[in-house]
Amino acid sequence: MLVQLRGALSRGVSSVVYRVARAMKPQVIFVLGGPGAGKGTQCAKIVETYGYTQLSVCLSQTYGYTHLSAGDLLRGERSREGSEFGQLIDSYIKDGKIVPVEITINLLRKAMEETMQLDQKKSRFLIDGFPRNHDNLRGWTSVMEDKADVKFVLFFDCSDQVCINRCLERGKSSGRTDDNRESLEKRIQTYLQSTRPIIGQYERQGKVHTVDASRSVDEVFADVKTLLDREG
Ligand SMILES: Nc1ncnc2c1ncn2[C@@H]1O[C@H](COP(=O)(O)OP(=O)(O)OP(=O)(O)O)[C@@H](O)[C@H]1O
Ligand SMILES: Nc1ccn([C@@H]2O[C@H](COP(=O)(O)O)[C@@H](O)[C@H]2O)c(=O)n1
Repeated sequence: MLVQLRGALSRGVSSVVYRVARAMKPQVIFVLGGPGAGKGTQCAKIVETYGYTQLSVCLSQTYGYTHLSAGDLLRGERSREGSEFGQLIDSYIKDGKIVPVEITINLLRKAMEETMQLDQKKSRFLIDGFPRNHDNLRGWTSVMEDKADVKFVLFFDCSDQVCINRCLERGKSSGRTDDNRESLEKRIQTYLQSTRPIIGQYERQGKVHTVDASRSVDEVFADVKTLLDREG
């Protein structure tokens, strides 16, 4: 009797531990769209708006998002002294090609782990510019699938011409090696050939929320906010 009671108790405890562990899994929103669609701009507005407010009614659960841009992480690695991948990343970025996922996924995993080590409550992530192709998706599945829950894809949709105009305008001051006509043509091709099919794949799973990104920053954000408030 005592043995049965102990067994039931330990099963109960382990199921609670399992549920808590699951509940603490990082929650991820993938943010996708063409080059210059406004992914970074909108992510910054999400972070600014939702911040890290302590909601006491929610057991002090932190409500907010951490923005991780795959492109920014790659640019950071490119300029890190002693990086063995610096040159490779540099040439892939100039050519608008997608860097092998083994590099990108490690940067993302490390950034997520470091964020959560500093503050366990920072467990909601906006992962911007990833997954960009089948290789990216394969890397996510093999390294991160059981470590994080992908809630949905936030897709900023606008025409190629709008994307190109915004990047060329940004190129006047960004200092980015890929905000020029030659790189942009390649980036748009990569987007159409490699990234759109990934968005399509998530669409077929009913996991894509599309926002018309051709409007003003505030109009786009109004839709984003409605969506995030609804999706919780
Ligand atoms: N809705 C908008 N209307 C007009 N300009 C915008 C809008 N959103 C962003 N921009 C401007 O367009 C440029 C590209 O925006 P942003 O960097 O957010 O795009 P992105 O999708 O993150 O680009 P990339 O993938 O190339 O890094 C920036 O100069 C930004 O200020
Ligand atoms: N998953 C990714 C994301 C980006 N890149 C490379 O970085 C370039 C710039 O990315 P942005 O998101 O800042 O526009 C992109 O064109 C790729 O060369 C990548 O390889 N993989």
